[in-house]
Amino acid sequence: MPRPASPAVVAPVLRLDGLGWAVRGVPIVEDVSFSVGEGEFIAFIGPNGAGKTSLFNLISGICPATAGSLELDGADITAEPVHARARRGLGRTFQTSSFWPGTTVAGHVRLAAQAAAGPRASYRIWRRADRYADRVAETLARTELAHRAGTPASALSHGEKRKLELAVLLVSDPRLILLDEPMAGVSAEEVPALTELIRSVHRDLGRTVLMVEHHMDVLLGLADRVAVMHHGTLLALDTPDAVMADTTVQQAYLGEAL
Ligand SMILES: Nc1ncnc2c1ncn2[C@@H]1O[C@H](COP(=O)(O)OP(=O)(O)OP(=O)(O)O)[C@@H](O)[C@H]1O
Repeated sequence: MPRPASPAVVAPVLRLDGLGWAVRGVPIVEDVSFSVGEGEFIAFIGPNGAGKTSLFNLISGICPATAGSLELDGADITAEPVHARARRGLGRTFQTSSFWPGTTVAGHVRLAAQAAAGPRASYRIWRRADRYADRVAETLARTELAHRAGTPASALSHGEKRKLELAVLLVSDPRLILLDEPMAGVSAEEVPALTELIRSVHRDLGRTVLMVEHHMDVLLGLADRVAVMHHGTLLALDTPDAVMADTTVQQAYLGEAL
């Protein structure tokens, strides 16, 4: 009897084929190919400057691919701009938080809900503000920010700012989520709660997640597979155990010649 194929092979949500990005002829990301199955969680690791953020920029459309192609749900999105990819359900966070300091937590999430509803909805932005109240409240509850709804973003801790980033992302209901170093700047005490939140987004909401993260203890408990970037290329993509045991990966981290 034939073995059932893995979801990553049968119905990839995302498929990269020889994807690359060069700046003035200098390759930053080179020949990256892999598929992501529905509901999968892949963590990206690699030394500083390995190309992890650049790869996320390519996937989200911030950087134009100079080689290869990219498919989302079977559609070629290689030439699509950021907003078109967002409409298809692709959302991302960034390494550095950026908020309007005086705008409240609920205000940020409501604006994101309105922006996700499209330009016509945004036009009626203030008149229809209450239209998104339920969705905003639900999202704040899920991200454990309900008690901070009226707090200006500038008054949040680093961990709460990371939660707000997730709230802003989740309110637009993305199916494929890219998290770029969600623990960056977060205090050690706040890491476990944030890790649990990311786990619930993946497991309970069933979202497909790609995450750049340096904290090995965080990603090992979350990721189905670990991708290792090195000098702009994909060095390894396998289960966490297999990647940790890979001597090539160990050498890349120790900075030894490959
Ligand atoms: N717009 C750009 N123009 C030229 N070089 C760039 C540009 N963006 C990134 N780079 C270079 O590409 C390389 C990869 O950067 P990238 O930020 O993707 O790495 P990273 O793996 O995310 O690093 P880190 O872990 O430090 O965030 C670096 O050498 C960086 O200086």
